[in-house]
Amino acid sequence: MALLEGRLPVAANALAHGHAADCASCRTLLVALAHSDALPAEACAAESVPVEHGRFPVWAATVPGATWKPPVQLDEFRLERLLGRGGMGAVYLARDTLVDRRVALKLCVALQPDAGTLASFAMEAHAIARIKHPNVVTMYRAGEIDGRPYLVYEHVEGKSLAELRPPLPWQRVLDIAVGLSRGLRAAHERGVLHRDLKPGNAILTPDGAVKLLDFGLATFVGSGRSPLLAVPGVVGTPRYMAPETRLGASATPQSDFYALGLMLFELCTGRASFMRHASPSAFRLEGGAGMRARVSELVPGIDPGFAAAIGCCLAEDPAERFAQADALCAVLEHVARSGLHPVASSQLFPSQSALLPGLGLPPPEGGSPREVAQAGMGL
Ligand SMILES: Nc1ncnc2c1ncn2[C@@H]1O[C@H](COP(=O)(O)OP(=O)(O)OP(=O)(O)O)[C@@H](O)[C@H]1O
Repeated sequence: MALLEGRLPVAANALAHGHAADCASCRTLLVALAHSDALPAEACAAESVPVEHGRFPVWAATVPGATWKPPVQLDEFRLERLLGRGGMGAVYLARDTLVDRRVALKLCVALQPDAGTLASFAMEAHAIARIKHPNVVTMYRAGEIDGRPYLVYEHVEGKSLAELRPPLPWQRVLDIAVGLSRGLRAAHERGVLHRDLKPGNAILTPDGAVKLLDFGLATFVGSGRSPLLAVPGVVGTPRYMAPETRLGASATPQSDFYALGLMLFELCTGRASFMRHASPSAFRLEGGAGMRARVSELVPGIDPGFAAAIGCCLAEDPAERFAQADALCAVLEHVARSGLHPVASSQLFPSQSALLPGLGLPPPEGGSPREVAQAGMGL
């Protein structure tokens, strides 16, 4: 637990991870523990450490003390304060002195950046540069200082979803879900898989918009373009990885949907979605239909179409999840539009929302989660 909670001394920490990198059973144990609902999300160190099968590719950058200190003035950017440290580097609030605006500057702070870290920065820049969408953070430019890459982003005011205190009213989560799915659709349409969707990688702005961030583990698919710069192997944050990717399968749009479904489940219910069993190796996920029923049970009055969409994202078999982000968006937008529970006036609490009947969507019984979520919508 000390390891997962980041309480081990640096040397012991590095030793433990060095061992886990080569030991499949310890890795499995760590992943299972990271999924334990006994661990609050913010206390889970493994959450912020991208894991690659067989090794922890960016570990050196996460060891406290082993980092390079950037100058206060970096090209035209003046660093104001550290916003946070992630697996790939550090993110600073900075001012672009040329145009006098705030930016978020993500900088590689490894003492000796390795090829994997450099490739990840390059990949992030290539991925994000392709996507222009209000629900995805905008990158202004990429640069380099002392052989270390940096990326300059719009500074998004607000709170990350990890800072919210779930459970939230389901109407509010639906609003967030629509934004996230639109951002994800924009990424997938450009052939970009996010591969690290989690509450810490989405920011909710004061006006209620949500933006996806941190494409540091992104990769390209289905675009006819070779994934030249992709991080090889299985990567992601254990807690939000789909069952098949944890077992070694490549990431797909469906593994992104799984992570999104998990975020929505947690926001609606305030609970981790994993069932606890006697031994860590016996941890298992509930399937899509089970999750749909569980969401409905835990969130009284939730729109059945919304519960079905979350269940569909969380189906254990990726073939049972949404086929494309377009379909997921269409379902969520339909539910949000259905009129009796406008998302704009979404400050209702679940107990009040039980008064609002669902509209136009089929009952949750019958059919696969995907069929239930998509039925009646011409999808
Ligand atoms: N464009 C941005 N605007 C505002 N805050 C940002 C922006 N980009 C990142 N941040 C914040 O900076 C912090 C660090 O972000 P970063 O993505 O590097 O790390 P992380 O999400 O904490 O870790 P990980 O690498 O595991 O995803 C987070 O608190 C994040 O919310």
